[in-house]
Amino acid sequence: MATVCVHGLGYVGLPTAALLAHNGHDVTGFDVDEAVIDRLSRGDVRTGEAELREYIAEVLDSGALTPADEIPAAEFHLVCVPTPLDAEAERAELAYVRSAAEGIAGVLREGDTVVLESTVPPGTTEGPLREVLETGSGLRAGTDFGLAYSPETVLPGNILYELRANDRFVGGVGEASTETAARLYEPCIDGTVHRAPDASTAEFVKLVQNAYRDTNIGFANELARVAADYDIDTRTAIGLANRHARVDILQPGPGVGGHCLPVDPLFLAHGSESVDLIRHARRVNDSMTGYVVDLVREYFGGLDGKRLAVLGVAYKGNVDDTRNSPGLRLARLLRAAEQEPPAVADGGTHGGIETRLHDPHVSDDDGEFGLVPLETALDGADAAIVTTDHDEFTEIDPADAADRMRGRLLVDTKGLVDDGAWRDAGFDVITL
Ligand SMILES: NC(=O)C1=CN([C@@H]2O[C@H](COP(=O)(O)OP(=O)(O)OC[C@H]3O[C@@H](n4cnc5c(N)ncnc54)[C@H](O)[C@@H]3O)[C@@H](O)[C@H]2O)C=CC1
Ligand SMILES: CC(=O)N[C@@H]1[C@@H](OP(=O)(O)OP(=O)(O)OC[C@H]2O[C@@H](n3ccc(=O)[nH]c3=O)[C@H](O)[C@@H]2O)O[C@H](C(=O)O)[C@@H](O)[C@@H]1O
Repeated sequence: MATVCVHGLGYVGLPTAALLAHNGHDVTGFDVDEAVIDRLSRGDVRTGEAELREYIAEVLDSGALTPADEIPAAEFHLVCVPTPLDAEAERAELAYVRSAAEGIAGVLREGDTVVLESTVPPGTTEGPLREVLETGSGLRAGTDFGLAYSPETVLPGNILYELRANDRFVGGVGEASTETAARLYEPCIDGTVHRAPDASTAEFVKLVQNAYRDTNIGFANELARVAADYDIDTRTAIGLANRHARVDILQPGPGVGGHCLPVDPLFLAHGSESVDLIRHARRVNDSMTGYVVDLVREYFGGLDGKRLAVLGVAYKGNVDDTRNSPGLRLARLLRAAEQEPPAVADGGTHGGIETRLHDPHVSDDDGEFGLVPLETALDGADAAIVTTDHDEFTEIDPADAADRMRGRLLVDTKGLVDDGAWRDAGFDVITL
């Protein structure tokens, strides 16, 4: 049993703290956000994943995981703080990592180990993290204290399962750092803990995994546009192509959301000017919302006066996370189109576009997104656009939708619904 302090209790840190606490460690969860500590101290756990909520609540109840607003001394410090993209500079924002390191340096002792789990550009552990820790503590990484990188690879929506089942990899400053960190995780997970040659390789591999997925989706999105030009159903074509043993293409959609795939691939460009295909795939993925708007505009011969139901503002199916949501981006684009000047030259009228947003997984208590119930979204709509693959959307009754809507267009950007049933109810269906 070891003493562990987890820094940052968000999507990654809190489940990780719970995992270690369930495995007999004495875990403190530290977060700079007092509201997070207050909530957890009251046993109030907020995640859309019910099993995970219970898993975390158990160790909070038993006292194996203690939320704290001060950093304690601990044998292990795990850093799970945000690493957002500075979009303008296309660089990782490492201020949170630096500030966590400053806090740790104040309590770091000989023999302790620091593990960075946040997604970062290659060289961060060996560079800025090491420097802040060494300067603040007067100790040396790899000799006086252990320092390693071990990324988290859980898939939101299935966090509890993946936390325990996934393989991990660890790369440290020196072999002893790698081994000490690997041995912390090894008994806690069913997956294998792989040793990377060093921290920078481990950081690189994490980015490669997400860049691979994003680029593969970019390929699928480009195929969707090409297939449409040939009047071919993309998903049928991809399904057939994937029957080949060495082909594995992902699915097209309205763009790539979340705070990982749209962000992490660009971290590869932090210290390299050779990033090209990866950057291009990003652009292809980002262009998909505009492409969907164009499809709707073409269908109606213009958007003036149209009432559009956008179904799904979570970034992907069955989660409540709206970060970089394609559905919200689409709604923003449609609202921007609303500001277009009226088409006076061709005698057209400009009645404005009305967008109504619905999402059964996202709570909107403060009205941030202006979400409405499904029925309100569909009532009088000219088109419904499915932007998220929530299970609930497969259960919409096309006959009921037809009764409510004044138009008959369904755009299914996720290939989710039974298009035959919608066609039978009189709809034109456009699927990406
Ligand atoms: N969300 C996900 O599914 C995955 C995220 N990651 C990576 O893990 C890292 C953390 O991401 P999330 O958990 O999603 O972020 P999050 O935003 O959900 O949580 C981060 C927490 O860190 C806290 N924090 C900020 N500065 C701090 C400091 N100096 N000391 C202590 N706490 C501090 C914040 O208040 C917040 O509660 C990021 O690098 C992300 O890219 C990696 C794999 C999966
Ligand atoms: C390589 C990999 O699978 N990375 C995972 C990813 O989690 P994330 O939820 O962002 O990935 P995702 O399920 O692919 O979703 C991202 C976006 O991509 C879209 N998407 C996904 C699959 C697909 O065939 N087509 C598609 O358009 C989704 O709708 C969503 O908008 O990024 C996470 C992270 O790094 O934070 C990582 O831990 C997860 O394991």
